[in-house]
Amino acid sequence: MGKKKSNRKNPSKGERVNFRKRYQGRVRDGDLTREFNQGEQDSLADVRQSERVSGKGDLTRKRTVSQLKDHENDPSRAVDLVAGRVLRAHGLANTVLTDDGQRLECSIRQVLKSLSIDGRGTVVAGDRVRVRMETESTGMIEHVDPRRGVISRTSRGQQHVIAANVDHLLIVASAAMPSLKPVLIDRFLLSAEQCDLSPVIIINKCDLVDPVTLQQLVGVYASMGYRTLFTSAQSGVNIDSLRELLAGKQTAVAGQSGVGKSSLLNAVQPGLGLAVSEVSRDNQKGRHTTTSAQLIPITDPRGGAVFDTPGIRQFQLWDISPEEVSGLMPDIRPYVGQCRYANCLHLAEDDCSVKNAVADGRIDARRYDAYCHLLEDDLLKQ
Ligand SMILES: Nc1nc2c(ncn2[C@@H]2O[C@H](COP(=O)(O)OP(=O)(O)OP(=O)(O)O)[C@@H](O)[C@H]2O)c(=O)[nH]1
Ligand SMILES: [Zn+2]
Repeated sequence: MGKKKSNRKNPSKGERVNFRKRYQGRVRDGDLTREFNQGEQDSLADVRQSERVSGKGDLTRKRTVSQLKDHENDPSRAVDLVAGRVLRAHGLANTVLTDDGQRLECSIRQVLKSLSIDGRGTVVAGDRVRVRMETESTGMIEHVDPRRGVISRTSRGQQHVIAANVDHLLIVASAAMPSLKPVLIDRFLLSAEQCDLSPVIIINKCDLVDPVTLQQLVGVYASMGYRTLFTSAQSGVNIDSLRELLAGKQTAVAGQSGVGKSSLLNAVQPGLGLAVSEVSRDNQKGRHTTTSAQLIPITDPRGGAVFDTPGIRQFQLWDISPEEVSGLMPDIRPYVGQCRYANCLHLAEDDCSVKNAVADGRIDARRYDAYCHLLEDDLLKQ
């Protein structure tokens, strides 16, 4: 559409360099990963994260690997460690649910703590760990398994992991009351893409509208490969499908207040959503600063658990640069390499293949509009 005259500033040289560094960092990171064996890699995850920011790579890595080796060779290491997952990580008091269903209050072995340069994120909710039992209800976390599907946020240049081993992100919207806001869905989708999480879009309160009115919107998301599910916590529509989605998975739930996240979780399992909203109320003050999540197990023979933290519910676009956005939108991404200017932001530039694709309908006009608003109203204004 390009209806607006862009008021964007060209990104400064410093911004462009930072952006490039970020991507080079990822490639470099991948190469380094291959130098370590699997056991070392996982514990190094936090270190690598901090390196990216601090640039203190080599020295730290040597020290860390030698610490790890000492740790592996330590004769006092128990052979029979118990496997489990972290429900809540909170400094010295970490709750671990063992695979055979026992809840343990655990401390963290010192060598693991020192792996984390700034003392944070050694263990987070969702981590798979191995624990040395100390009493019937307490233990010591000896080992953290490699993580996949991580939700993290950056503050003051430091990246903090909030939740680990997130299998997918449920983006909950409501068809009405509050009214459907596709722009919010788009933003949550960007967050999911940024964290490399697979999203599922849930449109709840479908009892309040005729679902036919939503077909066009859902079609656009489906064409990008996103799964969408209409639900009603009130009338029970698709609650079985939701139960299937949660079974055996670690799920993060995001969505605007009032769309029915707690009601849906309660419909799947009475009490589940209630626990979620109590946590949310406790943390009202820290809505944007809370970095610790908790994982609430669901009672299903196949296992499964739901993450809760206000930070995930209101999953923000953390630390995203204007240049990054189009690459995170699967419908816009295919066109970005064909613009006349390499640093094209697809707003007011000439010969922009994204705008051409919008003009002839290959990109949905509403999605492009959401892109323009995000850049012009938020990211380029700061
Ligand atoms: N008609 C209808 N109402 C629903 C449905 N699901 C939830 N509601 C109502 O919507 C309101 C908000 O539901 P909640 O489950 O508290 O919403 P939430 O997303 O958890 O909200 P926060 O805790 O503020 O994040 C409640 O009054 C529910 O009864 C639904 O499927 N249909
Ligand atoms: Zn362009």
